[in-house]
Amino acid sequence: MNEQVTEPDDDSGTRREIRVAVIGARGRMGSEAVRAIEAAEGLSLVGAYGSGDDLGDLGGADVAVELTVPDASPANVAHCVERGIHVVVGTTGWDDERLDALRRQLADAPPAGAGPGVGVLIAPNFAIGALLLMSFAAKAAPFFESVEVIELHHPAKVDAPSGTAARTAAMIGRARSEAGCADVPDATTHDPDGARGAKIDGIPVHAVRLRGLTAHQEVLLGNAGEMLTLRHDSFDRGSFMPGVVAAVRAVGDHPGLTVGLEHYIGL
Ligand SMILES: NC(=O)C1=CN([C@@H]2O[C@H](COP(=O)(O)OP(=O)(O)OC[C@H]3O[C@@H](n4cnc5c(N)ncnc54)[C@H](O)[C@@H]3O)[C@@H](O)[C@H]2O)C=CC1
Ligand SMILES: O=C(O)C1=N[C@H](C(=O)O)C[C@H](O)C1
Repeated sequence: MNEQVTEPDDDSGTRREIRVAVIGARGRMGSEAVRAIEAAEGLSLVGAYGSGDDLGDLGGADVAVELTVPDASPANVAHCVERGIHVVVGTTGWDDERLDALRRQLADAPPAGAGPGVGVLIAPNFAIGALLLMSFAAKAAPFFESVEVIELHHPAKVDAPSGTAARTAAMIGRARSEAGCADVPDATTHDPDGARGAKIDGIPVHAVRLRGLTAHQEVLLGNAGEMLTLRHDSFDRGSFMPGVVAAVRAVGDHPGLTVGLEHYIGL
């Protein structure tokens, strides 16, 4: 996670700092990201933008970190891509339709500086433990009849289910389908209020909002007579920052669209 990727400034091999702008800089994650970037070796904060600010050329940033709200994120990312600025996106709510539109824009995007092309990372979760949980869940899911995802967050969160839960369910669903698993057994025929949760790729996903929580997720896997529980807790937003910094350092080396920080760190 600590590998540093900076671009050579000149033929002497000197490495210049990566100029970084944060969009959503006054939010819970954005303010933490501002501090993490200011403290990170090889990164220099050149812009911090909040709601209503004109992004302009983002202060000449090489990389923008986008941490806003689902409704604002696609336009912010498009603004960066149009200007050849790489983007690390932590904002959730990127469904298939939004991802497809971004892929189309990237295919027509100008090259980023002297690099091979603009890179955009959509990272539903930056915490290493959450990435491992998703990977473990996908690995375990074909071995169990029943699988359900429960995400638990602070009550100020605007989207449900969480981006992490949606991605976890999608990864589980894909692993089960590739393994030829049967549907998750469920005899429910009467559920007028949606008590069985959202179904994402056939996997029930439940969202809890509770004062005192930060960001937590469980994956419950059941067979006759046994249950495996996988759980991850982010107690503090500091847990996301090593991933944010690693992503900023690596995004310029990954042209095009990448979904999931795990693809940058060899998970
Ligand atoms: N990928 C990850 O590991 C994590 C992702 N998140 C996601 O990050 C996003 C932000 O979360 P929080 O910081 O908790 O929310 P927040 O509500 O504290 O912050 C969002 C900020 O974005 C600002 N904003 C809204 N529209 C904007 C626009 N058009 N341009 C610039 N700024 C704008 C708001 O004024 C606010 O300051 C959410 O989508 C959340 O799900 C949160 C934690 C970890
Ligand atoms: O809003 C949050 O807080 C979080 N959002 C992300 C998500 O929706 O998955 C990541 C983490 O769960 C915290």
